[in-house]
Amino acid sequence: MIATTALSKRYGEHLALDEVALHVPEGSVYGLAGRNGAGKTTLIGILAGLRRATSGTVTIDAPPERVAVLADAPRFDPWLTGREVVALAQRLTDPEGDIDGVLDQAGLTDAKGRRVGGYSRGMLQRLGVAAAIVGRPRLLLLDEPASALDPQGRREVLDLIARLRGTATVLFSSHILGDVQEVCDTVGVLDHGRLLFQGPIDDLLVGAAGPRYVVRLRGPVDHVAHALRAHPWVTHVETGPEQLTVGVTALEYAEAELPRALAAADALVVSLGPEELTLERAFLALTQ
Ligand SMILES: Nc1ncnc2c1ncn2[C@@H]1O[C@H](COP(=O)(O)OP(=O)(O)OP(=O)(O)O)[C@@H](O)[C@H]1O
Repeated sequence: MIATTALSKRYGEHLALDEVALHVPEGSVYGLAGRNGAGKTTLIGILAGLRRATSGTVTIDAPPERVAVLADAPRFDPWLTGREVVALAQRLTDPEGDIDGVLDQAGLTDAKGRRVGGYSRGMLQRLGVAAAIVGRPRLLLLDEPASALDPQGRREVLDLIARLRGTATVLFSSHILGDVQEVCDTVGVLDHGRLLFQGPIDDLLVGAAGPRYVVRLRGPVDHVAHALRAHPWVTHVETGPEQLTVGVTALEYAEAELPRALAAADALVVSLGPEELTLERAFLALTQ
């Protein structure tokens, strides 16, 4: 749906995007993850036609009128009702668009007759999504749609994005990696303007981070950590209070060898299991 080649953007001396080759598959929910200042807003701005690239190309497999964009903090005239906001967007994009249907999808049926000046930030964000999807876009670009919201508001917006799967290709940016992990099937990791990883989220979780086991112990852990480090299949050991995190070259090794190695080190094992793979850890492994 989106392909860029060697896309770069300079602000004076500052290189905000460095030869980015983005590939967003048709029908995907693509999460653009990156710290503040990584270049996410710049990239979305260029894709949306709101900013000009310094060099490189952008190909979008949808006509401009079928591409919808939502800024991170959408603003609406406060005296309009939610329904009027969406009706205006519908009139400008697609007269066939289902105003009440998208308001319902956004969970705003009860509030649609109220003036938006009284809406919470989460409701405004959902109203922004409703106004963006009423024109039945094929591509939806969302810049940090949930990052500024409280947990309840974030939950509502993430659920709404998840429900869009199958109706449009969605690209959304976030510095909250848990949100990306939860909603996206494909991820791009942007760091200092460079796309460090892009592909299925599972590939990133397993590939970048490597398998690790968490061992909870009773009593001192240092001598156990020391003994484990001597094994060739152990890549690293982190120690915590009554806990070890053991990096291994392959899970098969951990399953076959770790219990034996712990017993040999006279460890008092409370529990043992694979560490939950989080995008947060994969991201840190990739960007450190
Ligand atoms: N108009 C501009 N003029 C000069 N520098 C800019 C401009 N816009 C962005 N930058 C710089 O380019 C870099 C990328 O900014 P951008 O806003 O794209 O990042 P971001 O990942 O969206 O960050 P955030 O999460 O904070 O919004 C930053 O270092 C920023 O300071």
